[in-house]
This record gives sequence, structure tokens and C-alpha cells, in this order.
Amino acid sequence: MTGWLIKGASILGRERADVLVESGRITGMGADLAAGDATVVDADGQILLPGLVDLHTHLREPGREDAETVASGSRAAALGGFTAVCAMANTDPVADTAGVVEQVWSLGRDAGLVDVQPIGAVTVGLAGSQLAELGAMAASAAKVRIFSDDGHCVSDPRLMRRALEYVKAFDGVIAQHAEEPSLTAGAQMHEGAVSARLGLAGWPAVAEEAIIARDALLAGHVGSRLHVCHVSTAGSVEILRWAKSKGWRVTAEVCPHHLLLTDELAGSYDPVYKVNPPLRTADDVAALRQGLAEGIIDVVATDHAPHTLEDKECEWSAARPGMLGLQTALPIVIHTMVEPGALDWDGVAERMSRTPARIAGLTEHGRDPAVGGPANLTLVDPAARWTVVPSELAGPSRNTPYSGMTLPGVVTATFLHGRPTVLGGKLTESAS
Ligand SMILES: NC(=O)N[C@@H](CC(=O)O)C(=O)O
Ligand SMILES: [Zn+2]
Ligand SMILES: [Zn+2]
Repeated sequence: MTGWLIKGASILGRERADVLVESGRITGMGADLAAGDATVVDADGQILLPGLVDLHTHLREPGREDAETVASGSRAAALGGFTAVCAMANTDPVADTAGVVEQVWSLGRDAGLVDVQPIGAVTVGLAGSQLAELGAMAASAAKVRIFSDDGHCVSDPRLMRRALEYVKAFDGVIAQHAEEPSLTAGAQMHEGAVSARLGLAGWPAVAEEAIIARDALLAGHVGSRLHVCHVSTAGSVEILRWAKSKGWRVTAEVCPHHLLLTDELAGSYDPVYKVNPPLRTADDVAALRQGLAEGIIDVVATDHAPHTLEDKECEWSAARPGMLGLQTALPIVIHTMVEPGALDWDGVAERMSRTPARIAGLTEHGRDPAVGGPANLTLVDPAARWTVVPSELAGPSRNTPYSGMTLPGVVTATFLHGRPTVLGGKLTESAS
């Protein structure tokens, strides 16, 4: 098998080097490497990053293949520069048994565009009353390490405690959708001045913050790992700061949409802006950016949540919450964090590759380009701009909130285990 010579890329925004990729590994790095039999990829002016890793992706299979499949979501992921995604468990049937997580895992392997790491449900059927077979999922071929009832909160504190205790045996982590359900009954958007003006029922910040505080205390108490999904409020950042100061094993993610968009958009009554947790205020956006820059928020995760036209193009209250995210995540991070100077390219690698890989236990991902290391790589042209056209995105769903926006950063190539899944900004022949 001949290899690939990535020529002249800036490695994590620093020195320029040629990178030779052969048989899945990086076999050479340095100035002016000879191409030999390898195919040259001109990377002048481009940034080479470790392949991006998403801790929070909804692939909808099994059950809602009309919105997304493992294969279509894998295409979106590769185009977005991802080499690994963690597939959320809120499918139909729910990924709460070894059988379902193994099915998702093997569908990912068949698609072959990104490593699909299934997340297992915490409770049977996401119903919140009985622990799922966590041990069987961990021992399965899918080797599940992250468990989440995402879409629902594990709201019973005793059950949450037991789940945290249980996963310690295999260094697992509970990823919590932090939403106290009794405070969000009927909620349609962020509770605040805009919801009062629009007359829509609100989702108060405290519904998120109360659960994060409780779960941080529980994780500290039992010495286990907690990961907080889609943090969306300034108060949550303060609670995380406090939890980390205690030395507790708490990590957190923020979604690109919460780094850019605000609750004012609900005034359009366009359900494309409906999401859980909801878009918050400009002050929250500023605090989330600051928290991400400081590392109080450890990672960016997409919460890629495809929905069909029927589920989105209806009245606001009937629409499902969630937005597409895989193909726009890196551009939104460049726009909100890199261009304003809040994060450099090493910071992007840390928040979108190294740390998510470590949290998920994916040892072949999240590693900086180095000779002998795995060739899971993303090449991005930071100067190029593109305009988001929903119909041009991968997959059957169209629910992007960025339609018509021109964003910085084009993923020109993605390499998965040494094989390009994307070249010239397009899925490779063998990959499409
Ligand atoms: N984020 C959302 O608004 N929706 C997610 C569920 C979730 O992440 O809570 C979905 O599955 O559609
Ligand atoms: Zn959620
Ligand atoms: Zn989600």
C-alpha cells in the first residue's frame, strides 16, 4: 500500500513540516521529505490537527433512520474533521443492552469513515428507574465506557449515585444531561426576559445548575467520574470551577451553538433554534467562552441532533429540540474562540481532540502528530470561508441554525487510520 505525504502543513499552528503516512501510522515528519511512492497532499497554509473527537453525537440508528443513520452521520463527521464520535444511547430501541451497543459499533465499522464509539444508557429504556446492564455493555465488543440517559436527566439521586459507583470498576464515566425535570415541565426556551416577552414557558438556569451541583457532590463523595453534557449557563461554569477546585473528577462540555447563539433567536418562532438545553443570554455565551478558554469547560462537543422536516418544520411547541452540528463545529469554534484570540490551535486540539479522546478512553485518538503514532488527522484551511447551505450538508436532515452564514475554516482532509476519508474538502471516492 502506498502512502500519503502531507506537505508543508503547520503542525497545530506551529512549525511547518511534511508528514508521511503509511499503513495507518505516521512514518516520517520533517522538512522536505521525499514523496517516493506516496501521493502528495499540498497543505501549504493549512493547519494539521489530531483528528477531532466528538463526545456527543446523535446518529439515530436504530429507529430513526429517516433523520440520520450511522453511515450518513459518519459522512457528516468525516467532513467536519472528526475521526471518532461517541453515539448517544437515545435510539429506538434504546442502547441499554450489549446487543444494541454492539449493533451500533458494527454499523460504524461497516461505514468505515469514523470510529463510532457507542454510549450506553444509564437506565433501562432511559426511564430513570432501573440501572441498565452497564457491566455487560462495558464487557461487550463495543467496550462501552461512557453511559448517559441524554435527552433525559438521571434525576433520582440514589440511582445516580449507584451508577457513579458501578462504573468505577472499569473506569467508566456517567455523562449527565443536567435538567431537573420538575423545574422544566412544559419548557420551550430559556426562562428570562425574552421568554416573558414571547409568552413561552421557560427553562430556568437553575434547573441545569442544581443538577450539576448535586452530581458534582455525588461524584466527589464516591470518588467517581462525572461528565456534564452541554453546559449552557454562566452559573454552571461557576459550579464547575468550584467542583474542580475540590479536586473532584468532573469534566464538562459546551456545544458550538451555545458559544454563538442566544435566546433572542426564539423571537423568530423558527423551531430550528429550539434545543435542549435552550439557547441562553449573551452573558451566558460570554461566560461559556471564558470557561472554555480557561479549561473550566474541558471540551467542545457537538450534540449533533438531526431531525426530520416533519419534526422541525411545525409550530415551535410541537417541534423536537436539537440541531445539526458535526459539519459546523470546527468553523464555529474558529469563529467564536480562535479568531477573537481566546484559543490557539493547540487549544483547539486540546478541547476538540486530546481531552475528549481521554475522557472516552480512545487511545488511538487525540494524539498529536508524531512519528510512530496513529494517523488520525485533520487538515484545515483556516483562511478559507464557506457558506452553510442546508441542502448541501451530509445526511437527510436539514436542521442547521447556521443556514446562510459564512463561516471560517474548511476541513480539506481527514485521515482515519491512515486512509483519507476526506480529500480536497470532499468525501473520497472509496468513502462516499
Ligand atoms: N439536544 C437536544 O435538543 N436534543 C437531543 C437530546 C439531548 O441532547 O438532550 C436529541 O436527541 O434530539
Ligand atoms: Zn441532552
Ligand atoms: Zn444530546
